[in-house]
Amino acid sequence: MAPDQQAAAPAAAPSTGPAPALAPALATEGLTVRFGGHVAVDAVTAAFYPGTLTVIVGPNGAGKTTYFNLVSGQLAASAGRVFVNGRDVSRLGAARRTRLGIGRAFQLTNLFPHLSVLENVRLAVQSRAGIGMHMLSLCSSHREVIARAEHYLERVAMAAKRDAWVGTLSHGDQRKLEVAILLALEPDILMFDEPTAGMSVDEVPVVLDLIHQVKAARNRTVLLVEHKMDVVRALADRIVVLHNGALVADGKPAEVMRSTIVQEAYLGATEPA
Ligand SMILES: Nc1ncnc2c1ncn2[C@@H]1O[C@H](COP(=O)(O)OP(=O)(O)OP(=O)(O)O)[C@@H](O)[C@H]1O
Repeated sequence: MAPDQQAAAPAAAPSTGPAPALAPALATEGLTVRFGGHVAVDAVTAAFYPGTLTVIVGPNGAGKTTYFNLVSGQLAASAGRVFVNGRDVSRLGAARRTRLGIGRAFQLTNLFPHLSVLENVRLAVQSRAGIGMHMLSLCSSHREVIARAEHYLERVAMAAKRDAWVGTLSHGDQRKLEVAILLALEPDILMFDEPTAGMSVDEVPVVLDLIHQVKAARNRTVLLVEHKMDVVRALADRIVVLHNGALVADGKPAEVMRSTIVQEAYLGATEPA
């Protein structure tokens, strides 16, 4: 694994959008990735602050998921830097970034299909508590760990399915479980990539309500990639627009929604008339 890079964040943190007095929990500076000749994320400089939920929007192929991959460390950048709480994590892998506070719901790839719903969340609770698989610790804290896992399942309205095998769950339930696991890891920075995609109409409010609650805990920094404009309007404190990999608008929802570039590049293309 690449050695830690201890360089401090630039004196003036990359700053876009509203500028709260707080230090950014997450910042990217000139973040870029090229696939052959195609620049999928193009020199994105942005800072994200505790207590703010930022929705990243943009047309299909704009680079939203790729930007998330660069931030969480799933993908190596061609250029640019990523900072978590002022620390340069650009050369750290995804696991190290997770330990430093970046939490991401991973399109179901983090689930263990042959374990029960409860077991999946229990592993996340144990991981957060640093309990690992040591048998003595496991026994002594078993009840507490289970209680916490049950708490997170209740938050996503899945307590009744605690004993179901994950592989047998509906897509919507798997995505809710993913959110429960993310919450159980208690990250400072939460990244959701279209969390309600593929969910049935009655499942969507559970997840949106949960994101509302996370946002209400003012110390969390939340990034959300979302296509549905009603969701964007309901949740966003700030909107960042990516287009052809570049950041083209950033600000308060009302301002960004009104901007010509958003009307032309995004809303006009995706909103029903
Ligand atoms: N591993 C890869 N190799 C080559 N090209 C890639 C790779 N990953 C992404 N791309 C390209 O980068 C661009 C951005 O893709 P990305 O999935 O980030 O867009 P997006 O904004 O998340 O789109 P959507 O809203 O459809 O999910 C696209 O042109 C995509 O084809």
